[in-house]
Formats: sequence, structure tokens, C-alpha cells
Amino acid sequence: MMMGANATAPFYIPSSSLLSSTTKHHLLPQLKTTFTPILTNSSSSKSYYYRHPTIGHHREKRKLEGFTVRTLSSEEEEVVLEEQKEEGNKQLDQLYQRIASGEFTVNQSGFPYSLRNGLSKLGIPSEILDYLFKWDQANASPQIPEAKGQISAIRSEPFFIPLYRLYLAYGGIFRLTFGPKSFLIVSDPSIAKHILKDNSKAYSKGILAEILEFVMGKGLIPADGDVWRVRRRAIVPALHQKYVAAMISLFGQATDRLCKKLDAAASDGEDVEMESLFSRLTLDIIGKAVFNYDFDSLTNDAGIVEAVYTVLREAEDRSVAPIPFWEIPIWKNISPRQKKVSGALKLINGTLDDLIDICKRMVDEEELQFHEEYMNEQDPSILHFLLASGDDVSSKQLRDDLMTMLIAGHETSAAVLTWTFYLLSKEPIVLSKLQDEVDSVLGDRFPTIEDMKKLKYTNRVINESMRLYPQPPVLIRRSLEDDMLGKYPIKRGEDIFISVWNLHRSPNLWEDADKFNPERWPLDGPNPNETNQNFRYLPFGGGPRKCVGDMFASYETLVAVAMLVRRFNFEIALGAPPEHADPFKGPIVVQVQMTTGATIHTTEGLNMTVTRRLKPSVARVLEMPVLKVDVDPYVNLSNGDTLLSKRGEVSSPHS
Ligand code: HEM
Repeated sequence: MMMGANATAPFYIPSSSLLSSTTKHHLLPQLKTTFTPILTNSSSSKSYYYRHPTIGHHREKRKLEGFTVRTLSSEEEEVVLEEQKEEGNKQLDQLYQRIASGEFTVNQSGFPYSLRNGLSKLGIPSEILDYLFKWDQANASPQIPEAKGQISAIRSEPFFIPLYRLYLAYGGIFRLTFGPKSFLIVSDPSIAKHILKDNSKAYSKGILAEILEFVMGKGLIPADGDVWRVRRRAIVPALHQKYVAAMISLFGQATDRLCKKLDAAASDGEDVEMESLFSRLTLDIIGKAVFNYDFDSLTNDAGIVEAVYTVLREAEDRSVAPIPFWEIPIWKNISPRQKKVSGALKLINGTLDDLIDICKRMVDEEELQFHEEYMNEQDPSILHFLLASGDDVSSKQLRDDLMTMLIAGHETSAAVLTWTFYLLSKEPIVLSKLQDEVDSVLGDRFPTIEDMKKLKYTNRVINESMRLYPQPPVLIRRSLEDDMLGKYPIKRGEDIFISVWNLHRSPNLWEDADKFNPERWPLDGPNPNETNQNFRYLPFGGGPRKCVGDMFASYETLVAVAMLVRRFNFEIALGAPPEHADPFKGPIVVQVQMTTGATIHTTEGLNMTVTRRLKPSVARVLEMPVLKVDVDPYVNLSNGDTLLSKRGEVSSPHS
């Protein structure tokens, strides 16, 4: 699809006088789907502004016949952006006023506090009160700043967004109270390091373990204490270097299947919903990698694939549910949804048991010489390694671990890919730089382990995407004993959210924190991680419970991004969900909305238009005199392609 000359210029539908309120009522919903509002009913001008990337397209223009529509001049555009910014500031001011009014602040209790409060109301200046109550302050421990609110305030948007606003107001640690529930929200790198690494023994997975029990049992993510120690020691060796290197060809083959699907969509001119495709890509990969099972979910939707998604959605819904409805005994038996979840779990568990049996038989028949980098060529899966290692474990525990890895290694990688492509669609310069690197490193080959080090810029793009969209956006812990967090004492049993989102987007820790800027990570610098970034960057967590699949996931996303951008260009599709001005970020426009379960999802999918790329080298050849031969490069082929596009497209990679 060609872009018009004013491709990104906002359009302006002059004031409401042109649109009667009935017309507006009937037409605006329609216009909204076609022309995305960047600000409606602005207070100063009562006008409607629209921005649409393909406004130059004839079909779109016709929809506005009967209305005066014109492009905003650059001065007008500035006014619009200024208005947006003002609107954002106004809302932020309102939030601060509400905070200052004490709406969110829990009253401290006790006689000294009441006395001080009473004297203050009588007009005694605060300096005098400070002097009088010095003894009280000296004896009391510092109190963690406290905020309270309505659960509905958090449920209207992804919960980490209000947590970010409260962080800006309350700082690196504060208590958030909703009715009887209370959480500590940590957004300070040194406190995060203390909890995750320095004093990690004093913390458990808390609520997370309770929520995930139904699906992961005592698998590695929810497990604590001895079970965790034993299982971690058994599983980590299975992800040795030789295994991860072997996985690279699996990543390549799976991505190639996705390329074929996109190829078909590009030929048919159909838009594609990339979020679900990424989810299927990573499900296919993790199934093979963990227990040698081909879900083939890119072509198959039924049975086990549907069961996996039923269970995943349930786990995600439970993780953001205000009350544990699933614990109501009668609910389990009568709720159709809960019955569906039980059925799905039964099917998955049965399949896993079968796979464990098959693998056990394979291991029994094998002439086995187990060593550190052991790998069965026919079945390099983690399950095969564990059984061959003589892992002395119950079938239930093994199943819990497999299920944990299936979930942990699936939605996370899919979410990283989704948001990376979303970010790339917004920054064509980054995309073309990325394509240059991939062209020169890979050519038409499948990627190999050696390429992983060479795809430096691709890696930086993914590092930056994981900074802006960390998966998961918060890490959950519970204190097992009294402890000190910074200068604040805390009691045993505190539920803690470490907001990776806040750490990764803190204006105090990052320059232009909200900007997608892969260049912030120098190509010749170290690969950023929690250690060299002093716990301000935690894409894979940190300390003893750091992700066991970090290298696996890094290579998986590298291969997928490299192979996809080599072959295609990606743009947000026409008719994708409207852009919304985010009042808290001034003129920055978010086009794809977020929602959460365990990872950050889009609300309506990532709809993209995918077009095949022309190889730069071919384009250059075509500019040369060679073109004088009798072949018209633009001649139409029977399938609607031109010869140019046929020749210029990057062919399917071959090993
Ligand atoms: C880009 C993809 C991935 C991201 C962003 C990611 C992120 C994380 C994070 C942040 C943690 C720490 C959780 C915490 O401290 O509470 C974690 C733990 C874990 N991850 Fe990943 N992960 C990814 C891929 C994978 C893959 C592919 C696997 C398996 C092959 C995996 C397996 C695990 C396991 C088993 C744990 C728990 C470790 C433990 O508690 O000892 N992850 N992951």
C-alpha cells in the first residue's frame, strides 16, 4: 500500500458546526475506525482532529465526502500537540492534587500522630510541631510511604500503569492498600537487588505460587525452598551450550514455517495478526525443545493447542483477578469455564504422561553414555536430558516442570517478539538499519550459532524492546522473615511487587526513558544484563531465581527477528485499533493498547500489513544497463506479482 505525500500529517475536521450532533453521533464511531482521533473535543476549540497514515489513499478520502477535510499546517499541528501536552499535564496535576489532598494516603495512627494532627489543625506552624515531636520522630522507624485506592482504579487499565504514576509520586518503595489487601511496590534498583539477590533466601514466590498451583504444581517457577533447589540443580544443566546451539536450527525451521505463512498473506494482500502468530511460533518451538512434541500450532488449532491456550488464559486471568473465585468449592463444579479448564488440564497432563513414557522407552533402548553436554541427536529435548541423567523424580514433579517450562518459555518470547515488531513499525530507520545488518550477516542462509554474536544491532533492538516492554512487567515475592528494605523495616509475610516496568522506564535511571532507542546500548559494549546495569535492567530477573532460559530465549528471538525482517517489511495495518493520546505522556501517541496477564498483551492484536522486501543488491543490478534486455521487469505474472518482485524477493532460506 502506497503512502500519501502527507503520510503522517494529521487531518482536521473543522468545528462541530459542520457536523450536527446527530450526524456526529452516527458518523464519529465510523470515522473513528477509519480516522483515528488524536484528540477529541479539545477544550479550547471544540474540534476533532484525526490522524491517519494512509489518508492519501483514495478509498479513505471518499469516506469523508461532504465534510471539509484538510491537512493541518505544521503550526496547527504544533498547537494540537501542545494541547495534547497540556491535557496530559492537567491530568497529571489532578493526580498530584488528589495525592496531596490525602485521598490515597492512609492516615497514620497513634496518639502522637493524632495530637500533632490536632495541633496542626489549630494552626500551630509545622516548624514548631517538628521541634515538639522530635522525640517521637527519633524513636519511630521511618514509615514506608503509603497509598490506598479503589481496586476499580487499577482494573480499568493494565495494573502496572497506575503503579508507574504512583511511583513518580511516592518513590522507589511504597505501600499500596486496597481494602484488606496490601502490597509493597518496589521500583528502586538497590532494593530490587537486595530482594532478588543479596537476601533472596528471605523471600518466596508468595501469591504467584498460589495462583499458578493449579497448572504448574511445584514446578520451577512457583516452587520454593528445597523443592526449588533440587529441581533447579537438575534442570539448569539440561540447557547447556551444545543444546542451545542445536536449538538454533529448530528456531530457524519454525520461523521459516511462519515466513511461508506470511508469504501467502503478502501475496493475497491480507493483513496478519502477528501477536497470535508469534504465540504459535513460540509454542511450536517450546514444545519441541522441552519434550519433543510438535504442536504444529501454526497450522493446527484444535485439541491440545486449544487446551494449552485455555489453561494459559486461565493462569493469566487468575493472576489479575481481584478475588480468588476459583477457590469457591461449588464454583469449580458448576462454572462452565472452570469445567473447560479442568478438561484442558486433563488433556495436557495425559499428553505429557504419554510423552514421558515414550521418552523413557527411548532412553531404555539407548546405549547411553551420559556426560555434561549429553544430547540425543534425534530428540535433543530437555525431557530426554533429564531422563537420561537419571533424574530421580516423581512423574508428577517432572510433569510440573515440563508444564512450567512450556508456559515460561512460550508467552514471554511471544510477547517480546510482538512488542519488538510494534516498536519497529514505529521506527522505520531502526528497521532499515536492522535489515542492513541482517542482509550482510546472513544473506539467504539459515542463522547459525556463529551468527548470534555477529547480529549485534539486532540484539540491541531486542535488548531495547525488553527494556520498554519487560515480560513479565512485575516480579512477585513474599517476605519469609522480618527484613530491612533500604531504610525501612518490614515484617514477615509482606507481599511485594518489584515493578520491572518502573525500573525500566524510570526518568531517574534512564535518559529519554520512554524512547525506543537501541543506540543507547553501544554495539561494542557488553550485552546489557542485571549485573552490568546494577539492577536497573532486569529482562530475565536476577539472583538465584534468574530465568534458566535466558540464552535460549535470546537466540530464539534473534533468529526470529532476523529471518522475518530479512524477508518482509512490516507496517501497522489499515483499520488497526485507533491511536490514543496518552495523557500522561504528552504528545506521545500509543497506537496499540496494552493489557496484562502474566505478560503484556495487546488489547486487540497486532494487525500488520506484511510486504515482501526487495533485496538491495537486486535493486542495484536493475539500475544497470543490463536492463536493456527484452524482459520487462514489471511484466505481470499470472499470480499478480511482477517479475521485479519475483526476482527481488528474498528467497526462502536453505541450510
Ligand atoms: C524472552 C523470553 C523470556 C523472558 C523475558 C523470561 C523472563 C523470565 C524472568 C523475568 C524470570 C524471573 C522470574 C522471577 O524472578 O520471579 C524467569 C524465570 C524463569 N524462566 Fe524465563 N523468560 C523467558 C524465556 C524462558 C524460556 C525459553 C524458558 C525455558 C526454556 C524459561 C524458563 C524459566 C524458568 C524455569 C524460570 C524460573 C527459574 C527459577 O525460579 O529458578 N524462560 N524468566
